[in-house]
Amino acid sequence: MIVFPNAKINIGLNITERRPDGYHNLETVFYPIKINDVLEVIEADELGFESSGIEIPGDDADNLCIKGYHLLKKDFPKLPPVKIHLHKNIPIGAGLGGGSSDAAFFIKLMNEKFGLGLSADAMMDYARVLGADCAFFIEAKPVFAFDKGDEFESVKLDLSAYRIVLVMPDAHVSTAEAYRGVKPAPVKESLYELIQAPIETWKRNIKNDFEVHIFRDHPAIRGVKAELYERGALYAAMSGSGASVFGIFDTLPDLSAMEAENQVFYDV
Ligand SMILES: C[C@@](CO)(OP(=O)(O)O)[C@H](O)COP(=O)(O)OP(=O)(O)OC[C@H]1O[C@@H](n2ccc(N)nc2=O)[C@H](O)[C@@H]1O
Ligand SMILES: Nc1ncnc2c1ncn2[C@@H]1O[C@H](COP(=O)(O)OP(=O)(O)O)[C@@H](O)[C@H]1O
Repeated sequence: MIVFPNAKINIGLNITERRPDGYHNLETVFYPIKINDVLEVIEADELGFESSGIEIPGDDADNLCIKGYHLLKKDFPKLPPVKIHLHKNIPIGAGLGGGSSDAAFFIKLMNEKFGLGLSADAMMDYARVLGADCAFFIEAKPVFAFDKGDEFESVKLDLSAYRIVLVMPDAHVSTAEAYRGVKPAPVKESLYELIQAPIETWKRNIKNDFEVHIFRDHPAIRGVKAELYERGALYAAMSGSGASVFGIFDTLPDLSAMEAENQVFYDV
């Protein structure tokens, strides 16, 4: 069985407070985009993982798909061993949630392949154990997210009339590094309201709190955002904890000048 885990962007990200458990409460809007990994699972004699495409840092045993397997196995001891092949296209350390998406799609695939009978809500509960943004990928529809980023309210947000471009600079930011540098603050007006206003107002009103310190430490990322606005973006921002930056345009821009130093994905 083969599935195609997709990436996400964050439209706005407000870190509102530090929690007693060391995590942060936040509000953000997750929007699915069309950059996809390829995940194949076949029944096997023993559990195995291999990958191709972009190299994934860390041991195979730490891969979120393997963690997902062990999590399900605890509750479904009869689950047979599987061989997992992951072809990695989604840039890593990019704020695109690629690892979380692989894990969520793995859970959905296992549920279907082995008839586990899990509801979407039950699968989200498993996903939450694996990562704060993992539960989003169970349904992967645009949502307003709050708490740790793992509670959702649906939002009507359809950007299909626009052209979205994603730029990945030659920089990687770890999620933990991003949270360490942030200064939480309560919001004046909720992103839930701001996102429903015309897109022309977003540049003025919608921000990503990580940009403050990540742009200071990585000027190249700041430069990408500035360039996207120069090329006519209606809205541009870093996604999640970075380092990728997306721009939303009326018409597709020519970004060939950026391609020497960045990876550019058109129409995501
Ligand atoms: C920042 C966001 C924004 O969408 O995504 P990315 O940009 O990384 O994709 C998410 O909050 C990332 O979610 P995810 O990548 O699943 O985070 P986890 O693996 O659960 O946590 C990694 C580390 O980030 C910090 N963390 C994460 C989520 C949160 N609400 N508060 C935190 O402080 C913790 O230090 C934690 O140890
Ligand atoms: N399937 C996977 N794909 C990518 N990274 C993974 C995966 N499983 C575990 N990881 C680990 O998660 C880290 C963050 O990966 P990723 O989810 O791509 O970034 P981000 O949090 O910026 O969206 C990587 O450095 C890697 O060590």
